[in-house]
Amino acid sequence: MTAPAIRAERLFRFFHSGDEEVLALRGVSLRVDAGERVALTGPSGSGKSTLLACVAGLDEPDGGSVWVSGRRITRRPEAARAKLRAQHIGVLFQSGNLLEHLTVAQNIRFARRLARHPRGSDGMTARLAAVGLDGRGDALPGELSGGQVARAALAVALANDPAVLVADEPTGELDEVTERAVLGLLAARAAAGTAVLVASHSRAVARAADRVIDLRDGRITGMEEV
Ligand SMILES: Nc1ncnc2c1ncn2[C@@H]1O[C@H](COP(=O)(O)OP(=O)(O)OP(=O)(O)O)[C@@H](O)[C@H]1O
Repeated sequence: MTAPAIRAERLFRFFHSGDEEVLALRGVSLRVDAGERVALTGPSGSGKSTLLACVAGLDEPDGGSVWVSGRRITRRPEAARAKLRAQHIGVLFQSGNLLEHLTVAQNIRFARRLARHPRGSDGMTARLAAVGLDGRGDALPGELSGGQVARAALAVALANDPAVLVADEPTGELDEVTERAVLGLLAARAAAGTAVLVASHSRAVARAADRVIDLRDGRITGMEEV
């Protein structure tokens, strides 16, 4: 049996602010298979971003483990997590993943280099076309519209041809048309075998998913096939 693309077992994450302890994740387990699109829903503060950060190895849970493509990413030094992330995970967070002083094409190449993909044929034309940015490879992020920035960020997240794509509100600031375009890109990527885990408040994102996982107060309260 092949390992699930994402496997998280009993994740716990606590934060302290002053005397208060916030239980952001309270024993969350999930699996996402290759080619599956899973939407992570739940009210603000329910733990969605914390869960995605633990899955992507950007944060260390206080308890539990995460495996990506069968490789454990938790309880490893930051450098080892970064290496696993660069090679196997596409990350699309609200803070953005574009370096402002690099063009769109340079941003994509930089992400590929971090993943140690061989130089040379990087399929740049196809990569830009896939996100509807044909001919905009030489543009700096500051020269793009909001919707184009979102699609460029997605192209960067996919630059390493990841087994797993983790996205936090990827359509948060987009109009409906651009949101549909981004969801179409995620669907195409899933059809090519990538496991897609997306946290979102958008109904359109949940509707487009194969499965919805609902978080409340750091616990999974519901899972449904769409
Ligand atoms: N670095 C941190 N320090 C302290 N508390 C934190 C930290 N990160 C998250 N939290 C707390 O953990 C809980 C879960 O936050 P998280 O950002 O994961 O929720 P979310 O579901 O993604 O919310 P939103 O939908 O608003 O993005 C919240 O109570 C939040 O305040």
